[in-house]
Amino acid sequence: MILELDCGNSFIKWRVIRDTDLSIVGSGVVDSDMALVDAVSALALPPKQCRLVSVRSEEETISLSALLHQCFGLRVLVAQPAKEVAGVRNGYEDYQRLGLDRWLAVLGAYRLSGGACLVMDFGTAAKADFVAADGEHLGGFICPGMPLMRSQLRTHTRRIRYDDASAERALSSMAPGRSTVEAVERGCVHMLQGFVRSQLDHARELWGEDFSVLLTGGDAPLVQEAAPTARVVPDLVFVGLAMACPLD
Ligand SMILES: Nc1ncnc2c1ncn2[C@@H]1O[C@H](COP(=O)(O)OP(=O)(O)O)[C@@H](O)[C@H]1O
Ligand SMILES: CC(C)(COP(=O)(O)O)[C@@H](O)C(=O)NCCC(=O)O
Ligand SMILES: [K+]
Repeated sequence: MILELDCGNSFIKWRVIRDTDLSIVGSGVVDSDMALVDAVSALALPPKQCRLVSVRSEEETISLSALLHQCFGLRVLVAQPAKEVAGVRNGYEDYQRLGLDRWLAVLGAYRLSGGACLVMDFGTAAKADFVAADGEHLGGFICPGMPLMRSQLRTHTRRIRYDDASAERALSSMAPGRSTVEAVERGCVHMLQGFVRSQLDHARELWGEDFSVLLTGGDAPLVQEAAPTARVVPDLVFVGLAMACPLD
């Protein structure tokens, strides 16, 4: 059993796969290290190996690795920046500065598409990355994702206040909002969908119609209608994680 972790800025995504056939035996999303320990403790079979990617601070990543060692005896393999993996060349001027979740999503996207691709990840931040047919990563774009947009509005205005339950209800339609919660939630989704459409325009300028589009991240379903031909791959970062951190 292999425990795989994707530590984003808001949540830790985890899954356990069987090392023999790579089938998924458990998965989930947690908001703290302790909640992760609880979830893994509840598994019928304990994991024997672990690999993780993190965009959190070095200290947080070290402390999570230590906790996993202490609780489960795991030695944790942590994904590191690289200039080139599996035919994909990191496009950043300083390759170590490219967010590792973006890098792994790029690796996974190129593996799955086998050609030019646009990969977009909707988490705390929204990210778009471009990979040419020959594996050259051309770079990408970062902007606030849904959690950041809504919290900025809530924090910096006096009259925008609403709870999570009404936020969820507000997204049952995309019509102009008739309440604050509808106006904000739908407005932010329109921003993300606009982001998606402009990335698609950019990809068409580069490659015509000859490219694949992959969507991932917790909020990918919110933008799917703006990219009708896109493939939604919730575990795209884990595809790249297995490529960057092979285990024997
Ligand atoms: N099952 C889920 N668990 C947690 N967050 C989810 C889930 N489905 C959708 N989301 C949304 O996904 C976003 C977080 O996406 P995620 O990719 O986990 O971000 P990050 O990698 O930055 O932590 C939040 O806006 C959250 O509301
Ligand atoms: C852009 C990010 C903050 C996204 O984090 P996430 O939304 O996955 O939590 C992360 O990829 C990161 O810290 N990147 C480093 C900066 C860069 O990629 O240029
Ligand atoms: K992420």
